[in-house]
Amino acid sequence: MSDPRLVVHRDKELMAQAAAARLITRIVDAQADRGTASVVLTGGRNGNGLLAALRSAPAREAVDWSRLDLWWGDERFLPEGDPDRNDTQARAALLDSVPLDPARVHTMPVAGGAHGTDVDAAAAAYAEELAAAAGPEDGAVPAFDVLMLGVGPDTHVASLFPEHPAVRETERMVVGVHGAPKPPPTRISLTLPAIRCAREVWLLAAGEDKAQAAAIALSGAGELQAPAAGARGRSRTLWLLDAAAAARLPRAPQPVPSP
Ligand SMILES: O=C1O[C@H](COP(=O)(O)O)[C@@H](O)[C@H](O)[C@H]1O
Repeated sequence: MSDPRLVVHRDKELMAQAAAARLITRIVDAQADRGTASVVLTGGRNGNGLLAALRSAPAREAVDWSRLDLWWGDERFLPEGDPDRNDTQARAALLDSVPLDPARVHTMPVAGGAHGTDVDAAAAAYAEELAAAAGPEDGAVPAFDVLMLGVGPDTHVASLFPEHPAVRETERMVVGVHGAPKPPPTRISLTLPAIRCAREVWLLAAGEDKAQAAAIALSGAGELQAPAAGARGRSRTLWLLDAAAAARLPRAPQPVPSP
């Protein structure tokens, strides 16, 4: 498991653009190495900001979108097309603008779909889909090339909230979340063991309201109290911050200078 490394950008716009450029490079490299790439998307403001920046980046043409698998780290368990679903927002920000293979866009189940309102059955079905995609050398989920996570002001990542049962999960890869403190209360989430199967985990935190969460998670807090602290990648754990979110870090790193 890798230790966190920090990159601080001047503001959230630059952070989104730089993270989008980084993601393009990572996908292109993975496709050159293995033929395909796999990325786990996050919901939230910073994740959607990155996707929108990617949509505007001319270098997006370098990606072979048909050889990219997309997964989600969490989802709000709402009907298909609901504007609060993470996949609805991701489609608007980027996915509807690029030539993806629909069979490789692995959205999490919808409420009122095959599993009705049973979020636990829906979570189990997503775990099965992940297991089916895992290679012989992977564990119960694929070794994602990049798994992105927005960091909530309370240090939650995916739908793993501080002290909540889902953050304590050590066996299952995907769980139904009941009674989340942030609406909607019913969600589906990858667990920390699933997140830790990723080659690279990128945590996105921009804005003043993320400063305390970043400081807590990066100051030795436990993962039960601060789930972001437990999100680590096998080869790399990268915190991508803007200066506002980095302002309360013990020794605030300097922003990357503009050219
Ligand atoms: O509800 C959620 O919140 C987090 C963080 O969102 P943000 O808007 O505070 O950046 C997000 O990462 C997660 O995917 C989402 O379901």
